[in-house]
Amino acid sequence: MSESKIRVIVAGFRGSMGTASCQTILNDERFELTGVFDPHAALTDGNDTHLPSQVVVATTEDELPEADVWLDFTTPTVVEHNVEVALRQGLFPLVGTSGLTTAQIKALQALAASAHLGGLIVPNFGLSAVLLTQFAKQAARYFPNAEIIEMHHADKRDAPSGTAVATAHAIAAGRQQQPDLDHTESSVDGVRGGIVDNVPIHAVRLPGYLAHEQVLFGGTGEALTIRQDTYDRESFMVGVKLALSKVTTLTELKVGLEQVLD
Ligand SMILES: NC(=O)C1=CN([C@@H]2O[C@H](COP(=O)(O)OP(=O)(O)OC[C@H]3O[C@@H](n4cnc5c(N)ncnc54)[C@H](OP(=O)(O)O)[C@@H]3O)[C@@H](O)[C@H]2O)C=CC1
Ligand SMILES: O=C(O)C1=N[C@H](C(=O)O)C[C@H](O)C1
Repeated sequence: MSESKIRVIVAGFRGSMGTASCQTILNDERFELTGVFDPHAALTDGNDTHLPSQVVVATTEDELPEADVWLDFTTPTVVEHNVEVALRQGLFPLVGTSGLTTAQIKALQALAASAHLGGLIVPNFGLSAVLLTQFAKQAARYFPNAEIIEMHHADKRDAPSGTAVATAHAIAAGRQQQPDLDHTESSVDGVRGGIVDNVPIHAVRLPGYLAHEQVLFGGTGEALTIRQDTYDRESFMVGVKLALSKVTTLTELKVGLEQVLD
């Protein structure tokens, strides 16, 4: 690994998060953007990336430059393969992309262990979402009946959000007893949401929204609502910088920004 700057490759560099991440890395002297990766970039006229000329634009594995960290902001369908590529190249994966299943994460953790590499999968780089998930786990101990409403911009390609799935896992981990059975007879498909770990998740996609999550807990004669709102992608960049600075110190592939928070 480089003694000085942490060298980074950004996968998905032309997307919303990839673009913001490249700028963040270029503006921080602790990091060096050695390359960017997108197999579809070759199909675009002129490779108009607005990146400095020394940054390698790779469209195949063979073109990847040397680096320490693979930062992935791509899509749920390609992320598993990308992380395998990163590990084969000896890079520490830092994964922001949503959609990895529990089975996929376990398989990648085994691959990382055999490659003697650590890494981090981060469902949400925003502090408000990390705290919401922790608070939800605490609340579930006393309020096992919970539902999640996640609200995102209309361009989001996947549902439910990775954050909502992580929150459902946290609620399940915090519960001391199972929630009441749902006896509703639905007359419209999907009206009670999608169920993850016995937590209904309702996904809203609307223009004007960015990323928001609300967890509703119901008890005997009382209710608790926890909500977080992301208004600007800059909030994610705080967590991206923190994770980039720490990921090469990890000895296992872990999940959650809290793994590197003080
Ligand atoms: N952890 C967090 O805090 C956050 C996570 N996210 C997650 O990050 C992911 C990306 O979000 P966002 O930037 O908004 O999405 P975008 O759709 O804007 O960007 C995704 C990019 O990935 C590219 N891509 C597709 N296939 C590959 C591949 N095989 N290798 C490299 N690049 C590829 C796409 O290119 P093309 O169009 O050519 O296919 C596109 O440019 C999503 O899963 C989202 O949920 C988003 C925000 C915060
Ligand atoms: O696509 C997004 O925008 C976001 N995706 C992540 C998710 O799926 O949870 C994180 C955040 O919600 C923004």
